[in-house]
Amino acid sequence: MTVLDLDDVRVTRQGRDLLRHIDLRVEAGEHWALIGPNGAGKTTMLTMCGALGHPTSGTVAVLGKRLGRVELRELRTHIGHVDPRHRMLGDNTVLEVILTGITGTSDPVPRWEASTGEVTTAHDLAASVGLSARLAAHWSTLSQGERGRALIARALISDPALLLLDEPATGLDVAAREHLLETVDALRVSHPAIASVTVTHHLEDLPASTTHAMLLRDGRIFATGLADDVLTSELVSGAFDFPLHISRDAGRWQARRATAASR
Ligand SMILES: Nc1ncnc2c1ncn2[C@@H]1O[C@H](COP(=O)(O)OP(=O)(O)OP(=O)(O)O)[C@@H](O)[C@H]1O
Repeated sequence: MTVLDLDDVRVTRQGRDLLRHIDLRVEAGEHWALIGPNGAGKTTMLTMCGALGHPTSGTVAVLGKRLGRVELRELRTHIGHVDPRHRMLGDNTVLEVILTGITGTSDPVPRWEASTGEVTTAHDLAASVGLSARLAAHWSTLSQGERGRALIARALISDPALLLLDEPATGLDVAAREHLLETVDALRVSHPAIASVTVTHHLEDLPASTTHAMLLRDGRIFATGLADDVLTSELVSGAFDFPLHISRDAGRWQARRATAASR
């Protein structure tokens, strides 16, 4: 099943093309990485994938439903968006934050109460991301890594077909990053049909379960396809306009400056 279908998408803001000629087809069970230098258009593209905005031209379809022909709010109920810049008004608990994934709001909705089944699901998801012991903890007391994992549980509670992760490892120490990536990798087993798109600047932050990759440069596709075909030294160096040596070990990628010996 096609989860995401972008066809010749162009996004223009203030007379400037932020994205041009973007085609992307994401099937169920695929895990895409969206990589490119600062300002390449990654967040703008994730905005389209998340049904948070319309393209200037071209078409975006999520689960076969085209943006512009279906209500964005309805479309968003099928999308789990993990954004480290997630803001909320109150100092909510982990359980409350996870449950806001059902209402699609930043904070608990007054007078809305989760059903017993929904609370059980929230507990199960908290356990799956290693947060069982922190369900009553308030957001302000959580570490950056715990917040990232709480947001993944929040995104999963609506049983989305598509998970969008915007630089999920930003600000995490190495142990927290590894824990987070293990959580994302575990989704392959617990949610085999889910598709994901992860935006990152750092190849080291990609989960081993990444199947496909797109390199963006100056708002255009520089390369796209199977991760092993795209995340090569030649193509990544071209996208970043910098000589890089890319290696993959035990499923994980590493990038470092290319030297005469590594070329
Ligand atoms: N609303 C807007 N109006 C005008 N320009 C914008 C707008 N939003 C983003 N831009 C510009 O579009 C370009 C792409 O931005 P975008 O945030 O998508 O890039 P990015 O690849 O996510 O960058 P980064 O890695 O720095 O987060 C940038 O040059 C940015 O300044």
